[in-house]
Amino acid sequence: MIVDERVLREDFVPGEVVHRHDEITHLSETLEPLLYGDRPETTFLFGPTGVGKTCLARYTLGQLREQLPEIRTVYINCWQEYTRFRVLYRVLEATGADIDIHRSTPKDELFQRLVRTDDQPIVVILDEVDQLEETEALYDLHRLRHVSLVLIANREEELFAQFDDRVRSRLRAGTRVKFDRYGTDELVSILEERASQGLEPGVVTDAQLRTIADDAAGDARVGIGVLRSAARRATREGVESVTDDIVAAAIPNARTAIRRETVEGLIEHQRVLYDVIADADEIEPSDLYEEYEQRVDDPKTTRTLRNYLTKMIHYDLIEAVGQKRGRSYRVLESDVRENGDAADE
Ligand SMILES: Nc1ncnc2c1ncn2[C@@H]1O[C@H](COP(=O)(O)OP(=O)(O)OP(=O)(O)O)[C@@H](O)[C@H]1O
Repeated sequence: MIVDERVLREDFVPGEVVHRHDEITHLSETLEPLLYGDRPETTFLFGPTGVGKTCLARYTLGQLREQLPEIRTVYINCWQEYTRFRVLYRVLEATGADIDIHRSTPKDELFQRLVRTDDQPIVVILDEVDQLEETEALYDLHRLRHVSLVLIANREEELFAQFDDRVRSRLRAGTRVKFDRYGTDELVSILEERASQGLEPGVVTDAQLRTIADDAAGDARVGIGVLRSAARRATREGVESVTDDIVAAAIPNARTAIRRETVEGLIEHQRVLYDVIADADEIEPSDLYEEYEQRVDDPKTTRTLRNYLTKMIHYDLIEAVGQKRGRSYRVLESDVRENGDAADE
């Protein structure tokens, strides 16, 4: 059934990125000055989850490296690496200048070392940049003439709201590439491509791929997750091809598996917030903050908490119901924290 598991994984960078021709051209043109030894503008990739921002950034930089092998590229996911120290460290690591750096090394020392790595340009992709808590890191990187930035986030307003004036004024001028959700036909062709590379021929029908694409509502991560889940289920059941019943069962299971993975990837304080909401069924912001503060030693600011909540909404973990003063939060699926079959999907 499955001939290449890798192709069905989320972090797989396809050899061809379909339906994003304009966005690829836009990003490649923005990075083009690197070919002539100049510094490109900062590029922002904005759009909802699962629309190919990460995939396209990695793919386009891969293409650039083919033309300019000496260029150094770094991919940093700010959901995991959210401090100034970690971001600077990861860039240093890519240049090989990270020897003898310890947790206690002052951040200014990291910055000074980066200043000395200017023999070759470096392109830094900061994914989920709206999760970066110490945005001075952006100011630092922007000051380095040999560093170019590709910043990925869901929405411009939410991202800029977190910047202080200094960072905001430095980054305001960058180029924006906006991504919309995929249409069903586009998603079908992305899935067809994955199925033809990852599965034996004929194990899934076009009609089934269309059902999956329809359900995924423009989110390629969900679509690919459902395809993977259906193929694994069919393998477990020992059948030769995916049946409609298997697809129907794979749809909710794959969504649960994606949510579970996202919940597992939450950083400590986000996880506490999530748990408070899940424990309460539905909770108003003031009660939520109060309960959160009781559960942690060193609470984050309300502004940071709001940022976490927005991110969890984007990732379909929680929803906000009601407006402004009457607003409250609840989780979208209550049993995500329990272990179940979905973990193997
Ligand atoms: N145009 C495309 N062609 C082929 N594969 C694609 C395309 N767009 C997205 N994908 C695949 O869909 C999955 C989700 O895409 P990706 O992670 O790039 O989305 P994203 O917009 O960065 O989402 P997030 O904001 O959640 O990180 C990946 O496995 C990616 O390879």
